[in-house]
Amino acid sequence: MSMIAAFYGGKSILITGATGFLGKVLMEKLFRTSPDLKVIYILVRPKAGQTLQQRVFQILNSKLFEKVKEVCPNVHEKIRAISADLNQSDFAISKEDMQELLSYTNIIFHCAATVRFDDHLRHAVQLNVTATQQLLLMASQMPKLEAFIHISTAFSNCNLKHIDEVIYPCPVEPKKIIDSMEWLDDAIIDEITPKLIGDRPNTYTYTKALGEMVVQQESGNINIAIIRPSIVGATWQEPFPGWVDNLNGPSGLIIAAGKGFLRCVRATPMAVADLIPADTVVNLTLAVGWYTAVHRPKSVLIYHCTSGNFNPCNWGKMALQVLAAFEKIPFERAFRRPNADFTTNSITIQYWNAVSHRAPAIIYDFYLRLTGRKPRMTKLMNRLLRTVSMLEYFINRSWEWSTDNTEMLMSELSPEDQRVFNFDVRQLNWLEYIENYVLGVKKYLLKEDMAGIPKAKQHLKRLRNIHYLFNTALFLIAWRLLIARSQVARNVWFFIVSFCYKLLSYFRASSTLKV
Ligand SMILES: CCCCCCCCCCCCCCCCCC(=O)SCCNC(=O)CCNC(=O)[C@H](O)C(C)(C)COP(=O)(O)OP(=O)(O)OC[C@H]1O[C@@H](n2cnc3c(N)ncnc32)[C@H](O)[C@@H]1OP(=O)(O)O
Ligand SMILES: NC(=O)C1=CN([C@@H]2O[C@H](COP(=O)(O)OP(=O)(O)OC[C@H]3O[C@@H](n4cnc5c(N)ncnc54)[C@H](OP(=O)(O)O)[C@@H]3O)[C@@H](O)[C@H]2O)C=CC1
Repeated sequence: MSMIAAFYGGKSILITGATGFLGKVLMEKLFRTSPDLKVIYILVRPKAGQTLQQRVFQILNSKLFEKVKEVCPNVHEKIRAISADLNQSDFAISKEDMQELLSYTNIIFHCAATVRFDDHLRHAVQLNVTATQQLLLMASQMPKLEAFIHISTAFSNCNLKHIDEVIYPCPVEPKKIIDSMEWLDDAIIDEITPKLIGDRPNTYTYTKALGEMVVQQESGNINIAIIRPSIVGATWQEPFPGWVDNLNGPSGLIIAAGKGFLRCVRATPMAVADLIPADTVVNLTLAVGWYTAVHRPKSVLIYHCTSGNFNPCNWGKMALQVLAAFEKIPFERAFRRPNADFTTNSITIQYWNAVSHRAPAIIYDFYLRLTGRKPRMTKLMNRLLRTVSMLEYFINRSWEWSTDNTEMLMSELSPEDQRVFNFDVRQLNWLEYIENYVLGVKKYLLKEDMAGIPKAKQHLKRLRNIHYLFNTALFLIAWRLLIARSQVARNVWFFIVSFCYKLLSYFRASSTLKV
């Protein structure tokens, strides 16, 4: 019997960010392994014309929750969606709902965040810092609370090379930042943002670091732990391999490369690609929830959820594996044949951006205009290149994360828990994982039918022939221009032609002699 699964039985659990990528996988696993849990409260905001109920209905009826419905048929009754906006004071939760949350919550998993790298500092602070502070305040009023698990990121201190499982203070206190965001206007915030974030690359990593400081400062008597995942990717094993539902991290780039839009990236092939599957993060999170509630560590423990130190794979190798997967599982209607050149040279990348990205987009838009359609490729390409430039920081560096707490926790688990809540990435086979990832992107993100694979392969063959034809034509035109202008080129051309002619005459003569 799994001790962790039994622990969550009968519990009232509060999850923020349950509609997000990680939140959904977390909820699914909880229902599947502890179907006798009492209730999961989720803080949800109405969005995109959907009511709360419609959002929950959509999640529960997705492929991700198919197995849950078998083990927990009354899952609909066990989810309690509470209307909340983490940007508002008291999260805009009604009095009755707040009372219920305060009275019954046993465990909190705080996953909600803005994960946009370039979010305005005011918004990023509101969600990643102030909301965390407010949630802690709520938690301090919950008499039945046993553990508060905060999801941060392994990159909150990405300005350091070696990162320990400790909280590193930022120069300006989070309270001061929160206060100043209330009265500073946008223009001044824009001006001070680069100074505040310092040598971090974006507002996301900076505000996640501030969020950790808030957790430490406001922990009071609450049992708190922080999880720091690296780059969260598709699921490895559970509930099935390759599940993914948003473009963040590598998923968007896999699409861009598979569709032939992105063919070259400024990346360091030897840098460690610290990907971590979503289900691994969730397993560790649930194990940490159990450990924190049962063992009540005296201080806030931080757990790194990373792969680099256990089972490293570098970006060069990963790109090759992604390309190999495209051979087997091509995406439909590719713009060009997939390719993945990694370079660190600025001139090379500018050249490839011009030749391999912008020029084909301009040519295609010209074709669209000629055929009376609206041009769109150049705009799309510009947005893609902007996105890639934001991710570059993370694909050109390697970090070392110490993992003492994560390893300690692994050794504390019973063999059954190690199996059910497996977060040992040493067992991960990257080749298999990447192939399932690409398959998952095709199925769940692009919603492409597997029956279309032969047609997609044929399309890629056609693109390859066009590519060869185009290159040959280009070469011939360039050569023709060269021999028209240079005596040396003309001499070389004369030499080649006469050599070929002599060779041909020789073979013709020797074949006539044989007869
Ligand atoms: C060549 C071989 C490839 C092999 C694989 C290599 C993989 C390398 C991957 C490196 C990933 C490194 C990530 C590091 C993450 C740190 C971990 C965390 O804690 S943080 C957690 C992780 N957080 C993140 O990853 C957040 C990253 N994303 C952002 O911050 C923002 O999306 C933005 C600032 C980049 C663009 O904002 P903005 O222009 O205002 O507009 P929108 O937001 O509306 O999107 C614009 C368009 O871009 C689309 N798209 C979106 N994302 C991606 C993507 N990743 N990619 C591609 N495309 C993407 C989007 O669909 C849209 O398309 P369309 O509608 O025009 O057709
Ligand atoms: N994905 C990754 O690569 C990594 C993620 N992390 C961390 O993991 C956690 C989860 O990330 P992930 O699932 O990928 O992110 P998502 O963007 O998929 O999910 C974010 C969640 O936060 C919710 N949220 C955002 N703003 C509000 C708001 N104002 N009120 C209520 N809810 C809100 C979203 O709700 P809605 O659906 O309404 O938008 C969504 O449920 C985050 O803390 C992130 O920092 C850490 C490392 C890597």
